[in-house]
Amino acid sequence: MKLIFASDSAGTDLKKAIYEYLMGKGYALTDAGEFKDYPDAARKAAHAVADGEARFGFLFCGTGIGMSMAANKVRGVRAAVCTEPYSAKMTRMHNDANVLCLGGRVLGTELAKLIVDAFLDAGYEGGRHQRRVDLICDIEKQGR
Ligand SMILES: O=C(CO)[C@H](O)[C@H](O)[C@H](O)COP(=O)(O)O
Repeated sequence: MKLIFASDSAGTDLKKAIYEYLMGKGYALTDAGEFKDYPDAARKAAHAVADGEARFGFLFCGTGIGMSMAANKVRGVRAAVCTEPYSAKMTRMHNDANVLCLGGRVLGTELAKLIVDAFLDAGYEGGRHQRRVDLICDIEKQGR
């Protein structure tokens, strides 16, 4: 499974730790690098996900929030900031999230590993959730 990573300076240390962790698990990883401004990092990884070059994106800044705001502007991207594993699991199962945003100034490495594992190990449930994801897509198409 192909994964793309990107960060700003506040997220790079955590990005490197998670990159090494997932590399050890055999994922195919691309690090798009450290960007001066988080929207540029988010745009790069979000485009890779939206274009099908990567299955999931992992974005790292200080809080994860700015990354998620920017990534969610890209059509086809559903980015979630998670600070604990339950939400990471649920955003895959219910929201079909395809980008995970993590805060290097918020999370310790060990907690971040648990969050990333929960995200990657969970699958989208579809069913009643698809109608709601479709409603998100409608907002995207209509631009409001
Ligand atoms: O989450 C972020 C954007 O919402 C960030 O925390 C950025 O990494 C942060 O704004 C960078 O701040 P800095 O003082 O320029 O390092």
